[in-house]
Amino acid sequence: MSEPASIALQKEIARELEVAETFDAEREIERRVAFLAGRLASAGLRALVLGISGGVDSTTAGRLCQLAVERARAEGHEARFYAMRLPHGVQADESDAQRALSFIRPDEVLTVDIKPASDAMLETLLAADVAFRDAHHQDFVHGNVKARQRMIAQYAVAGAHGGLVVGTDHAAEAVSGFFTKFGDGAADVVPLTGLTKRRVRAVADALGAPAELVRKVPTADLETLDPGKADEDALGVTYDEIDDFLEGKPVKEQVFETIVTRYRQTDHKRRMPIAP
Ligand SMILES: Nc1ncnc2c1ncn2[C@@H]1O[C@H](COP(=O)(O)OP(=O)(O)OC[C@H]2O[C@@H]([n+]3cccc(C(=O)O)c3)[C@H](O)[C@@H]2O)[C@@H](O)[C@H]1O
Ligand SMILES: Nc1ncnc2c1ncn2[C@@H]1O[C@H](COP(=O)(O)OP(=O)(O)OP(=O)(O)O)[C@@H](O)[C@H]1O
Ligand SMILES: [Mg+2]
Repeated sequence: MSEPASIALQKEIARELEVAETFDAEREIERRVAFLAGRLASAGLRALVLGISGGVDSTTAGRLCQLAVERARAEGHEARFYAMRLPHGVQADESDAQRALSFIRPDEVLTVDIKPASDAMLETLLAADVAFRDAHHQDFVHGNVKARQRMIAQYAVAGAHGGLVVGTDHAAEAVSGFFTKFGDGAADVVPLTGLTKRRVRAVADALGAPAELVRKVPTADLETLDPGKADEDALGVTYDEIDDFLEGKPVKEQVFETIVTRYRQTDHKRRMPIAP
């Protein structure tokens, strides 16, 4: 008997996003550290650059980066990891970001407040009479400005030190398009590619990350009017449901429809700009 069309589509999307059928955290750590160290060597560059928010994705990717530059140095290459704190003013969960840095033990920590630049851009847009539907729409678009300001800061540091910008995109974010196009979606290397959210947590756990960070509720934390808003509230599905979908497990019809709709609507975010 042929498999239902819904299962076939689940499998096709999982394949497209490079979700493996089997998972072993230690093997993934080795493969991804080797990837980062190898890319530095082949690009002839000498730094990795990544923003550390205090969330599990950047905690995991950050530790992989530090292990990678240590490996590159052991292999005779000049390599340093620049971990960046990129708060918008004072960050409510700053203590989590500091806990992440203590765990990662990066070579360098650089702090750049993105508030002056992000807020100046909003003020300048308003002065140019750019109109938003309402205060929430304005706040949402300002949130994407913040994500892009972080991208600008990271590329400036990469330019200064001959570095690669690291992104934290993984399969659960990729399938839902839950990132800012050319903001946190912009990077040179994406070491978490193909991992579901629970697999990112498993890698973090295997790396020895603090349990509070491994279990922390994911938040983009971009909206001033809704600080610390849980990703799952914005997405309308839980990460467990997204992960089940990607790992080929049965999901409720409403979950299937929500994910497939999001996947199709955000196709443009996973490709190069559209050309004639
Ligand atoms: N069909 C199409 N073909 C080509 N381009 C298309 C397009 N539709 C929209 N676009 C372009 O894309 C733009 C919309 O994309 P974008 O600017 O990204 O904006 P959008 O997708 O509306 O918002 C980003 C979402 O990602 C979330 N996010 C952002 C950053 C980090 C995280 C996190 O998890 O940490 C989450 C954020 O909370 C928000 O829900 C449009 O303004 C337009 O320029
Ligand atoms: N306040 C911040 N300081 C530094 N980097 C940030 C900050 N906010 C976001 N970033 C960068 O943007 C990326 C995308 O944010 P995202 O929220 O998806 O990841 P996270 O915070 O690491 O984990 P989680 O998704 O579980 O909250 C982060 O991984 C990090 O590199
Ligand atoms: Mg976050």
